[in-house]
Amino acid sequence: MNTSAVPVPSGTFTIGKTFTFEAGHRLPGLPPEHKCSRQHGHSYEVEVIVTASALEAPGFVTDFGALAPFKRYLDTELDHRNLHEVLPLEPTSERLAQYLAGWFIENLQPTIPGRLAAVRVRETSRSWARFDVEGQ
Ligand SMILES: Nc1nc2c(c(=O)[nH]1)N=C([C@H](O)[C@H](O)COP(=O)(O)OP(=O)(O)OP(=O)(O)O)CN2
Ligand SMILES: [Zn+2]
Repeated sequence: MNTSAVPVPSGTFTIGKTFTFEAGHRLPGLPPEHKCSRQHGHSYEVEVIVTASALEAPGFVTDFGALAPFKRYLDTELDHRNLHEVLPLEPTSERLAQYLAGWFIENLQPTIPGRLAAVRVRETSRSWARFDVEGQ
């Protein structure tokens, strides 16, 4: 087989990297009988998804290592915290995903190639929420 004859399709490249932090929260907007209205904790997983239509040398959307400032932010500001003491929102997975997308766009995106497409927040092994960024 002549591998040089394989076509190069046009399209979009996507990468993802998953980060973790531990934190406590409650959802005071829920009725008091709902278990999640009580203070409890999660081992959160946060996946950032970055896209580009062209690659930077040597063939990256962006170096996975260039995402380290996001890990630093999670480690220093959210890890082993009560989210109500550090975030200006009711910390559902959905709102957390949107907030973290905002942090990424404001603080990290200007320094890297590629654009943030989405942030996914996982609270448990069976539950997650994703925020898809518009207009990137
Ligand atoms: N759409 C959302 N629903 C719920 C959220 C949320 O952020 N977005 N959050 C919670 C609670 O924080 C809860 O801790 C996690 O919910 P749940 O999946 O119900 O947790 P369990 O693992 O205990 O669920 P099982 O019943 O054992 O599957 C609630 N809802
Ligand atoms: Zn919870």
